Parts: sequence; C-alpha cells; structure tokens
Amino acid sequence: MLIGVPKEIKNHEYRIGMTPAGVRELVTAGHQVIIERDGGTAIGLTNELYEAAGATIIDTAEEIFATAEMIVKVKEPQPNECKMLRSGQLLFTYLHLAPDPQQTKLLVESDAVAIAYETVTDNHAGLPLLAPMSEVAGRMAIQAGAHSLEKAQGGLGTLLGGVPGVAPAKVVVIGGGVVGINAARMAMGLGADVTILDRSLPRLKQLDEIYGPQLKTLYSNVESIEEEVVAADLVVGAVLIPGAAAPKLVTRDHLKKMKTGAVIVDVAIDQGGCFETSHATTHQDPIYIEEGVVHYCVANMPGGVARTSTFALTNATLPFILALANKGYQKALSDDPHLRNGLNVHRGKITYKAVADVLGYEYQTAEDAIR
Ligand SMILES: NC(=O)C1=CN([C@@H]2O[C@H](COP(=O)(O)OP(=O)(O)OC[C@H]3O[C@@H](n4cnc5c(N)ncnc54)[C@H](O)[C@@H]3O)[C@@H](O)[C@H]2O)C=CC1
Ligand SMILES: CC(=O)C(=O)O
Ligand SMILES: [Mg+2]
Repeated sequence: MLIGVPKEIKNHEYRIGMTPAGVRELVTAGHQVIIERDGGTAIGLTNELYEAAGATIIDTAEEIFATAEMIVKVKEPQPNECKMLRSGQLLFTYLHLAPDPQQTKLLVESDAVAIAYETVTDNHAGLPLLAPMSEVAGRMAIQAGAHSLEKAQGGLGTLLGGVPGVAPAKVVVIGGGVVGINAARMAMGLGADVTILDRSLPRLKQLDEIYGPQLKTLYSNVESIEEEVVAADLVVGAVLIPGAAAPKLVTRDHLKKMKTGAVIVDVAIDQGGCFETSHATTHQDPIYIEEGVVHYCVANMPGGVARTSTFALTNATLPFILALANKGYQKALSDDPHLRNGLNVHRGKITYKAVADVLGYEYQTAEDAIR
C-alpha cells in the first residue's frame, strides 16, 4: 500500500503521524511511505532520517493527498485537507467529530473512509489510541494550571504545593479516567490538595486502592460538582463519553461563585468541553478570562510537547496502521471489532452512532458499511 504522511498544519502542531521507525516497519512489510518535506523536522525527525528508513520525501501535501491510498495524520483534517481527500481514500487520525459539524460535513462529502483514533477500543474497556495523548494532556494540565495560577496570567497568585506554614492549593479533577488520573498524580506530586470526581464507582474504588488517603475521591453529581468547583483554586475537566459531545457539567452560574483568579483547564475541549464557558484556544493564545476565572482550553495540548507525544502516539498507532496496510481496510476492520469501532465515516455515511445522533445524520453500522 502507498501510505502518505502530510505535515500537520494546526496552530503550533509539531507532532507527525509516523516516526522513521514506523516507516521502517512498513517498508519491511513491503509498503511504500511518502512523507511531506520537513514534516518532522521541528522535533528532530529530519528528512534524512525518514529517507534512511526507506521513505520518499514529497514537497507538498497536495501531492501526498493526490497519490496515497492511506493518509496517516495526528490532528483532525483542516478544511483544506478535507477538500483534498479523494473518494475511497483511507484517513487514519484523530477526528473528534461530535462537536465539529463543519469537518463532519466535509468528510461526508469527500466520500473517503475515515477511522478516528479516539474511538478505537481495546479488551479492557479502554481507548488505546486516545490513552497515550490523554496521559500527556493529563500531566500537562497541571503544568498549564500552575502557570495560569500566576498573577501575570490573571490567576490567584497561588503556588500549587504551598510552602511550610501556607496551605497548598485545592485541585479538583472532574473525570477519573486517563487524563484525570495523570493530572491527579502530577498535582499530588507537587503537594497540592487533590480531589477527583467520577460517576463510575468501580473507577473511584480503583483510584482509592491505588492512591490511598492522599487522593480524595467523590461521586460526581450536580451537588458534589458545585461544592467542589466553588472551593477550588484549579479545576481540570477530564470527562469523556466516547465519541459524544462532552456533557456541560460546570455552568456559568458555578463560575460566578468561584474565586476570582481561579483556573479551569478544560482538557475535554476536543469533545466540546465540559464547562459551559469553554471555547477552544491555541498554544499561541491559550488562555482567556470569563467571570474572573482563567480558562485554558487548548484542543491539542500534546502538540506542546510534540516530541514526547509523537513517540507515545505512534507506539500505539503503528500496529493498527500495519493491519490496515497489510489487509486493506475492509478485512482489517472485519477481523478486528476494536479497530472497527474507530470507523466514523464511510463513503458518505456516518458509521458512529453518537456522532450521527448529535449531528443529525442517518446512521449506518460499521458492519453494514464494510459488508
Ligand atoms: N485537549 C487535548 O489536547 C486532549 C484532550 N483529551 C480529551 O480528554 C477527555 C478525557 O479523556 P480520557 O481521560 O482519555 O477519557 P477516559 O474515558 O479515560 O475517562 C473519562 C472519565 O470520565 C468519566 N465521566 C463521564 N461522565 C462523567 C461525569 N458526569 N462526571 C464525572 N466523570 C464522568 C468516566 O467515568 C471516565 O472515567 C476526552 O475528551 C479526550 O478526548 C485527551 C487528550 C488530549
Ligand atoms: C487527543 C487529541 O485531540 C490530541 O492529542 O490532540
Ligand atoms: Mg484534541
């Protein structure tokens, strides 16, 4: 198969969909890989390294989209990338369609086959292609939150860990999945007072068993969220209903009751965000203030540590890329129900129910689509 990897074009996005090691695996398996010139240069993955691994360097994204059978990316295709997709072409990347009607429409119109990293599943009720970036974003959420708490950013002027004689900051994490636990771990490591909320009792039990009394766990409901958020210095939004738009758990009214200078980091922003007042921001301009509360809502946080993130992401994606290349998408999806759960758009039809429901499209099952 001819596999094409364009350079990412989202704001300050320096990740790339494949490393030279990935190229080598695919070439060894008999495939051809084309990489856009300087696609990985910003993180030290030079054109020379890709060529040495067996890739061909191509000057423009246009040439890659015009020839490759499968496009492998990191971020959701931007409008001009959607327009370059061809009928029947395979796209494997993050999509986050539920909060993005424009991208969804363009993908439907493209007649391409789009598999989303974030809805591929595994045997342990996990999301193996989201998890590595959730680990990164969860850990970064505390760095970003700590920085935003500084006065120069509009924050309270509070040090997360406090100092002897001064209490630490109160960190509240809503959602105890992969983002949530990584955020909690970092915040506990810095000495903050950390509470995590989830609506899964088994998950809360597991977190309690792992972290003991240093981590407070709370069942998530309207009341506990309100009480915790109002008292918090830093709130991290980390909930997910796979494939669906994030529930708006924290309202503008809650914000009015929060401390002026408190900070929210809405990691769930890529699924639309779990704070009513969130809107997506960029690494270039990551924060804004509403109701006196500093909002950090970068939708591609891992792009900020693009080198770590590229290796973490591609470790997870490569086995699936190999399966798609070796078998073709129809057989690969038919053999592997977990990869099939990644199919969001197939030749003009929406094949992920939560996306079809929220955006008002007719739904076709992935099984029917590939039959
Ligand atoms: N902004 C960014 O750059 C990035 C964003 N993300 C996003 O972060 C979000 C979280 O991802 P993961 O941690 O991997 O998901 P996950 O599935 O591991 O965890 C989500 C957790 O939310 C909980 N939850 C659902 N509804 C809840 C409610 N009403 N109250 C409390 N908890 C609730 C679930 O029980 C689950 O434990 C996703 O939207 C993901 O796309 C992930 C990576 C990067
Ligand atoms: C998961 C995601 O949206 C990201 O890594 O940018
Ligand atoms: Mg994102």
